[in-house]
Amino acid sequence: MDLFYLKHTALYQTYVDKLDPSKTPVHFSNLPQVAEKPSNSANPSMTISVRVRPMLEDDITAGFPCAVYPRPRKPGVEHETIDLHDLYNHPRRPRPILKSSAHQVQKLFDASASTAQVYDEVVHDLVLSASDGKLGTLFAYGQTSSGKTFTVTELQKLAITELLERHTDLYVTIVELAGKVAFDLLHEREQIAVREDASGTTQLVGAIERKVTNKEEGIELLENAMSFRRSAPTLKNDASSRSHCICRIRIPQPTSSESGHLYMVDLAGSEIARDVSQHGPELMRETKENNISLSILKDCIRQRALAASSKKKVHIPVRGSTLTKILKHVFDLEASQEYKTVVIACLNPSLADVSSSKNTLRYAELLGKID
Ligand SMILES: Nc1ncnc2c1ncn2[C@@H]1O[C@H](COP(=O)(O)OP(=O)(O)OP(=O)(O)O)[C@@H](O)[C@H]1O
Repeated sequence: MDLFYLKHTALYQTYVDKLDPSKTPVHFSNLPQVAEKPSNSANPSMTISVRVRPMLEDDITAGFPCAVYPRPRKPGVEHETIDLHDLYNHPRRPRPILKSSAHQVQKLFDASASTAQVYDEVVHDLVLSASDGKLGTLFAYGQTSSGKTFTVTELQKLAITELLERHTDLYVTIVELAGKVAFDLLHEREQIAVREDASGTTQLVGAIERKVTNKEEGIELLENAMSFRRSAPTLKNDASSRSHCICRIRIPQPTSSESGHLYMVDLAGSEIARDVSQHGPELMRETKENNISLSILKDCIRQRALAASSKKKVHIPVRGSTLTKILKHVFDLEASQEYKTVVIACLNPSLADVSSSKNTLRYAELLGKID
């Protein structure tokens, strides 16, 4: 596929230039039409956002053009639209044709957006609600090398900084899930157990909870944890993290025995077959297990959406993976503690990754249907 894209880059670019929505309304009308959602469709407890990372030097050197085009925002409309352009080798056409799809999301951060902007627009409220004793969860997903770790690492620092302006002490736990096995990143990557207690709450047995009282201490803790996060080289991203990373911040409340909790989850990258085929057996096994847990996470999301829309009792397979056991609260329709969830779908804008980007956006749309 890569060779096909590289061979037809000039043709692709000619097609795409004609569709640029920032140019003229005529061009804009040639893009796929999307139904306008009413402005009250947003679910206050779930924010689905998309962040597109910039094209990197490596993408440009490899010769792939950009496939991801956010449309200019319309005033007064709550959702935003993003176009994906792909090339398709039609059997009855002399030349490849352009295949475009339009996707709607609640919040869209293009390549020029800073992480501080992402924080201000979608994470700040989540942090405040955890600060007030509620349950806040952020998870970032997307294909390998789409910017998940880049985004989450910086958001964790900003969250700790803001929480310490409101609280004298926080309690931090950082664990990594590689396949089915969990490790404590605050204790030299010691293996830990994930178990449910008698009340059905998931416990990270053996994981250390570190007290943090100032910003410097918090940032040092995060950086140390990241240095223990195991990385194995892949074709797509040399510094790729082949694991899920979960940072939990417990925030004691002055007037209640129940603490607020903030979970910030950097999910493992979703691989594509051409990369996996060139991995060693250990990495392939781990990739398979990570992909199974991502798939169960997606099933939980689907079932949760179904439960919300049909109002029927449905089975949500939270016990199917260690990851979903830890994220169980996100899918609990009967939870007593108020919760908010922020999802950041990360996109690599290169044409080489357009089919992964399409999957990422389809899931973002699916998540947006939960109400
Ligand atoms: N918004 C951004 N601005 C500039 N560079 C970015 C941005 N987002 C990501 N990058 C760069 O892109 C590369 C891949 O990012 P990152 O490692 O965060 O991806 P990832 O999705 O976590 O990948 P993996 O799933 O393989 O761990 C890194 O070199 C990172 O510095």
